[in-house]
Amino acid sequence: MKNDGFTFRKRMKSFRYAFRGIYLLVRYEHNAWIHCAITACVLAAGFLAGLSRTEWVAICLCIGMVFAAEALNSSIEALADRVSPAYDEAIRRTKDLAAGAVLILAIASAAIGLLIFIPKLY
Ligand SMILES: Nc1ncnc2c1ncn2[C@@H]1O[C@H](COP(=O)(O)OP(=O)(O)OP(=O)(O)O)[C@@H](O)[C@H]1O
Repeated sequence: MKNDGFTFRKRMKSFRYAFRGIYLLVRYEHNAWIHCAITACVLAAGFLAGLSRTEWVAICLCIGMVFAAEALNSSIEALADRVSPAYDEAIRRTKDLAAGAVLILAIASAAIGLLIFIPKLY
């Protein structure tokens, strides 16, 4: 896109587009529904367990990173479907790598969640 100067109005518009991206993610992406359900459970458990400020920072980072990765994965999938609806080995690799990125963050987040919550059970 051409760079034709900074205006507050244009910045507001790009915020609107970004919020639309979040809406699309939460409205249409089934994996994001699972993330939402897990997020709700983690937030409820966090309030019940009385997490410390640092623990909340870790939880917020995990939630944010997983949602952001899912949004990027969904955008890559959408672009890939547009570029090549037919079977294509490069598309397969691209989609699998993007999905792998989400999984890596989900596993790391689950590990962090366990490290935070398991000691609270005792
Ligand atoms: N055009 C294609 N060419 C080759 N392989 C593909 C293609 N489209 C999808 N795949 C393979 O199928 C898998 C699932 O792709 P799909 O687009 O259905 O994502 P998905 O599993 O539905 O993801 P999500 O659940 O996030 O929507 C990909 O990870 C890839 O391995």
